[in-house]
Amino acid sequence: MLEIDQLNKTFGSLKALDNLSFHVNPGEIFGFVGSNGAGKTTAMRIMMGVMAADSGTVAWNGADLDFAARRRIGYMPSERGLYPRMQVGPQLEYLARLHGLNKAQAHSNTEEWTERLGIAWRRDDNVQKLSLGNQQRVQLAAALVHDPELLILDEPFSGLDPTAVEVMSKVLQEKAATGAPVIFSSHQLDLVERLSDRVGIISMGTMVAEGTVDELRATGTEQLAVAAGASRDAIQGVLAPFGIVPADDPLAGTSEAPDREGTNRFVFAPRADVDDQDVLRALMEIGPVHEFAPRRPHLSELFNNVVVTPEDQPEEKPAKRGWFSRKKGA
Ligand SMILES: Nc1ncnc2c1ncn2[C@@H]1O[C@H](COP(=O)(O)OP(=O)(O)OP(=O)(O)O)[C@@H](O)[C@H]1O
Repeated sequence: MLEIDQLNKTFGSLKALDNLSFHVNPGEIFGFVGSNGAGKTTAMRIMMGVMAADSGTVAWNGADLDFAARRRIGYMPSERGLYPRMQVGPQLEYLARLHGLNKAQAHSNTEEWTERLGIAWRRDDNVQKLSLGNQQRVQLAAALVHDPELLILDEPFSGLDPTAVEVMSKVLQEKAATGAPVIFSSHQLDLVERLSDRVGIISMGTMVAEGTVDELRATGTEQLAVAAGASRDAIQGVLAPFGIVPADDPLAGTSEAPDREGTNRFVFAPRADVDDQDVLRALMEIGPVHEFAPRRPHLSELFNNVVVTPEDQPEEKPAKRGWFSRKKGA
């Protein structure tokens, strides 16, 4: 297991990591998400030992990640790290040998991964002659060529075409199936949702949500209601005695939740001390209710609810989500 415990890192007055803790189990794909500047790259660099933490530990199978252990990691840095003027094939063989493989293994692994990643035909070309997407494939090959037992990939999907995304996804799944912990960062939340066994959402250097996609979606489950005929003021008036504050449905107007003329579509957080059926009955007293059901949010909705960016932190923080920010009829 990879264990990150209480990592702190400060750059001048900026606290990039603030007691960051999480773990990645063997054979697990861990999706690491957060806004720009949240601290993902800093955390991954510290895990890989290319940057030192101010405090905190990174352990793998119970032991500190030392130099020898780091040779068994496949790392894809965000800034990428290939030699532009070196040929793809020789470069991969060289990197494999740096990680301790013998010549024959380095050669056959290079052949295997360049075939797998669709870049075998570019083996004799200098890296700089390749398109950015193909350089990205070489970068992934560089992270895999020494048969690593742990993968740390910083935005491995950025800039890839859909075919390469599929190949990359498959490679990550296969690697995890061998028992390797796999951690990758990405801003493509649909991909993270599809691929990850567990997800960690980092905000301002701290892990603010962590769990399987199902667990995270369950904790964020909201009640969705579509009421017809009643005005928004009337709905608000009916819900207030329950201590419920309605919010705009974030999916309203999309193909998942098309707006219907004369209806009010809203969501609210269920309360443990309130019976949903009482709420439904109260709403039905002021007009017909077309829909009333729990809805599990997508990862992107959860993400928007939990992340905080420096711009979001004025002296007075705005309410999490208000209702009727959009103007609608009735
Ligand atoms: N070497 C450095 N010197 C000063 N500040 C840094 C340095 N590296 C990172 N930072 C700052 O630390 C914070 C975290 O940056 P980091 O690159 O880890 O974020 P990230 O989550 O990877 O963002 P992105 O999604 O944009 O790649 C940012 O505010 C960044 O400006």
